[in-house]
Amino acid sequence: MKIVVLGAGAWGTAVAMSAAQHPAGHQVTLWARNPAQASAMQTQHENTHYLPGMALPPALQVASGDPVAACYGADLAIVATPMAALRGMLTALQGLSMPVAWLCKGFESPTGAQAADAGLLAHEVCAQVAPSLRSGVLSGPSFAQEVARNQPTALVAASEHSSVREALVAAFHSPSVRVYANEDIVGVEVGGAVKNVLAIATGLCDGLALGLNARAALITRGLAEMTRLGLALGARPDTFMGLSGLGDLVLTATGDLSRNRRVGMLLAQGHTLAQAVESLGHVAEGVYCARTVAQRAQALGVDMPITRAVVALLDGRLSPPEAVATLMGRDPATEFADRG
Ligand SMILES: NC(=O)C1=CN([C@@H]2O[C@H](COP(=O)(O)OP(=O)(O)OC[C@H]3O[C@@H](n4cnc5c(N)ncnc54)[C@H](O)[C@@H]3O)[C@@H](O)[C@H]2O)C=CC1
Ligand SMILES: O=C(CO)COP(=O)(O)O
Repeated sequence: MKIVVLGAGAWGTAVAMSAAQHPAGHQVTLWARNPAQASAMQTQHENTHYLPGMALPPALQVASGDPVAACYGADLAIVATPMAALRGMLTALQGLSMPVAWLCKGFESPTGAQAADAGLLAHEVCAQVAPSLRSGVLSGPSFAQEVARNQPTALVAASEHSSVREALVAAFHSPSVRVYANEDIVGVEVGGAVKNVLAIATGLCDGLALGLNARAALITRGLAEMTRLGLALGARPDTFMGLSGLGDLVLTATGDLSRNRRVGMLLAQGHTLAQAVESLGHVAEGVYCARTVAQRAQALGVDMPITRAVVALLDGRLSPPEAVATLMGRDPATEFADRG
């Protein structure tokens, strides 16, 4: 297969490296928006800023320039930018006929003239700007550094189009990566977005040394609120027990490679949000989509207390100890209040 990965951050680079070593002998091109970064990767055989210390496979091609031109003749295009760049990229790709899948995890955070609009999931953005694309998402618990080292990983390929699911499995299922197909794109995207917000909460909890009991409680109650939002948006309940729900939540909420978890830890240590974000050098999508998650939940009448506390923390309305006190000070509740 010919595969083009558009976006050469940590995750786009790791995914391209993995596909370039696939036993089927895929031809893989990694496209970088910045021509200087592309030529540095070509000469150094490494993405020194986003994935330092990982040698790029010799077969991996690097490109820059027009992203649509980079896709000509490809069997599959992968959009590996952050959520904030997805709309622009899909608008550019709207006329393509091959399957297109994105890797970003979040809700689009509306800005400028659209600031009052609801923030959208990636497939909702695609429905607006590129409705004729055959599209889907590749998600699941997957730190870029581990995939780049070919450490065992399981992913989910979600799309309403079977040809997109099949293309993603053919491209990435390998001796080190298992790719499971799922038709529930809403559930897969909600899991990927909300787990980032919850990882900020567990980072805060661990940064304040509140203990393992507290972290387990946050993960479990976080899964409940993620599921409530997903069901209200039309997802299937079992998706949240799968790789893109529980799986990615456990990874991101507990794994020290997580950038979102690190934001929570840095806030607990007294850093400002601007300092925390600046020090990462990478995107932490939970910072940008927490407010949107809370707004969409409110519009649907879905209770998401952990998400609300994270938003108040990010907005500076609550200090780290106050955010914890707010969660602990809630009235007693029934564990499964939605049970019929
Ligand atoms: N790093 C990871 O382990 C994983 C990340 N993801 C998701 O993948 C997405 C990308 O994450 P990372 O690669 O880790 O981020 P990163 O912060 O390492 O890199 C972001 C990349 O996107 C590029 N970019 C930004 N705006 C762009 C635009 N307008 N056009 C083209 N390129 C643009 C940047 O130049 C940079 O190369 C995020 O939504 C993240 O949640 C998903 C799974 C794993
Ligand atoms: O999505 C990820 C792992 O599945 C990466 O999480 P972070 O963006 O928090 O590093």
